[in-house]
Amino acid sequence: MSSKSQSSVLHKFKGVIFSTMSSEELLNSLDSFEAREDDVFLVSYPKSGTHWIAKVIENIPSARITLTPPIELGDISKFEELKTYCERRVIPTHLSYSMLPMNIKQKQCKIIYIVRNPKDIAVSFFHYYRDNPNLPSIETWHEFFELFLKGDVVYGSWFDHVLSWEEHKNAKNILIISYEEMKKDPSKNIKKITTFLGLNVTDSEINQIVWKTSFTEMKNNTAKENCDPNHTICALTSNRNLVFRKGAVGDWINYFTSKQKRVFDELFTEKMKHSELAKHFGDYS
Ligand SMILES: Nc1ncnc2c1ncn2[C@@H]1O[C@H](COP(=O)(O)OS(=O)(=O)O)[C@@H](OP(=O)(O)O)[C@H]1O
Repeated sequence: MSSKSQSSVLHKFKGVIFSTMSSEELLNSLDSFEAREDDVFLVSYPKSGTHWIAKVIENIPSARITLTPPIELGDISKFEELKTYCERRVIPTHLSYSMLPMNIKQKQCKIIYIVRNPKDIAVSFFHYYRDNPNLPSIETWHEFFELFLKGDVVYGSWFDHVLSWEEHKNAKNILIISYEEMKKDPSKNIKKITTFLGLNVTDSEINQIVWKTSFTEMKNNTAKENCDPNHTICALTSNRNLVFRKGAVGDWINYFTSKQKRVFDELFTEKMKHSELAKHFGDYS
């Protein structure tokens, strides 16, 4: 790690690393957030496909929703800002279950939890770290791999995050969407999302959504939509160019050495042995 030190851009809250873009005061006040019953929370570990699913929801013609910035991004004025949204709010967050504001759980708001193969997440996160001025400098994949393995990255360990949601996966107000299943059959998964949100959608509307939210289309439109720092769903940058990289399943194979694969698989087997969420990554290895 070089020029930008960990401590200049990161801090720890309840043992988990956060960017200084999430103020300690805001994190300390999460439980004072007032949810609305019709709020929808889009929850994920970073790099799991949040922008993709957000775009799907935005494109549902009958949705009448507003996508807000992440709940944990910014300072204490955040909750006042979130009150100004009149339409149904879709609120992204990378918080683990235990950190999610109490009121969201009490009101049983709808939650979409997005999962993705952690090896692909690690590679995506590496590029994001490397190019993001708001995160510590990372020189090499090997350096990042070690940090990811230990959970010494923003939002902490991928394992802890996914396992924190594991025991709530069958709750009626929680829908699990997987990046790999979206890739394989976007129409089917978009239908799952609309049904879960109680929204009607025709087959031709679904086809339109599939097209508008394809990786190529989203990447091409990035320049137009980019860089309104007041309206970003990225908790770690307002530069959307950093988000749309490759949009593929299995890119990890180009980065993991055979030793890294073995080490990661051993940890995965140990940590995820009782996890049913893991089955959503398809052919994990
Ligand atoms: N439409 C579409 N189709 C397929 N893949 C897509 C799409 N949109 C975003 N992506 C890929 O999702 C990765 C970014 O995840 P997030 O949006 O969760 O990132 S962030 O944590 O909110 O910054 C990142 O993955 P990688 O390409 O592997 O880096 C994006 O490219």
